[in-house]
Amino acid sequence: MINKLVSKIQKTNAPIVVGLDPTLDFVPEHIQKKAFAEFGETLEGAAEALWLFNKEIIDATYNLIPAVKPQIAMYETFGVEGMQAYKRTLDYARSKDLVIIGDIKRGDIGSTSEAYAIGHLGKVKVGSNVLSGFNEDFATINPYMGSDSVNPFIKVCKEENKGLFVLVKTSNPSSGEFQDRLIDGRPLYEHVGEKVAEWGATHMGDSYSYVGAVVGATYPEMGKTLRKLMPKTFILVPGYGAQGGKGADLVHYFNEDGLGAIVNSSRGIIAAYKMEQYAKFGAENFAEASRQAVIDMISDIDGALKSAK
Ligand SMILES: O=c1ccn([C@@H]2O[C@H](COP(=O)(O)O)[C@@H](O)[C@H]2O)c(=O)[nH]1
Repeated sequence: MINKLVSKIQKTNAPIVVGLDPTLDFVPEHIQKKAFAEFGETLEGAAEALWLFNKEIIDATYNLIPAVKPQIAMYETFGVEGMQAYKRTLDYARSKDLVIIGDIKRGDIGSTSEAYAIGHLGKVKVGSNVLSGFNEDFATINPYMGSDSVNPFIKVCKEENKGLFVLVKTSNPSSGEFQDRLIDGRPLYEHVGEKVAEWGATHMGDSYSYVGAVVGATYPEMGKTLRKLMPKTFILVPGYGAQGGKGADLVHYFNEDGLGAIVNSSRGIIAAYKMEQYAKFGAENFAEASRQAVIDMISDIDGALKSAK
């Protein structure tokens, strides 16, 4: 899967991923009306609204981008019905040949991690059938419970050619509270980055590892250090757009080959039509506004990489 991600990034020339983090507030009224007319103002109606919203965004952007990153929390909000919208979104993205990064941030004791890994990335035996659960291509995981919580994910990735993005330095304002604490004179996130590179060395693609890292766009200096510490690690970079990250902040997250990072934007793309810059599209054409926001993001990052050369 890491080879597919790299080759799709090269083909689209777009090291970006569209975050599918829908809330009902983002879904324009005409879509909500349609969904509620069919299913009522119920969890089913809400889930239908999220799905219709996602579908239009995927249709408007899939030929510009290599990947999508649905955030599972947004679907869990609506219970089982929301999870069905999550699965429908994954299947639709797959039908458009997009790489799917499930932002699930799992990690637990070994036996529980194994269950998560099988459910999201692997296959489960049911009688004589071997079936896939969610079947994302990559999943985000939280490594802060240690190696025995991560190893089951790596095992399933090796069996299925799937990949991981492991939280190393997160984009949120209080990420430093624990992650920046010094241990043996170095911040905890550096120790975790080193461990990610070590895990990754056991499962390599052609040029990058199947075990990637999450490093927030909001900490560019730390991103620069981590890039050097994990040269073969693909970095998923959240924090662009709505959290303040810009192309110019991100040049050191990439390697000399122009690869090595993929930048996520969720609200900045899916809710673009609500922003002054894209208001001219109107709520009816929200997906066109998202397409334009993708084009602008690609050109921001491309421009920053070119001027850094
Ligand atoms: O450090 C992290 C890890 C994950 N995220 C996730 O990325 C998106 C960001 O959404 P925006 O709307 O582009 O801010 C969201 O799903 C987060 O859960 C992160 O932001 N930071």
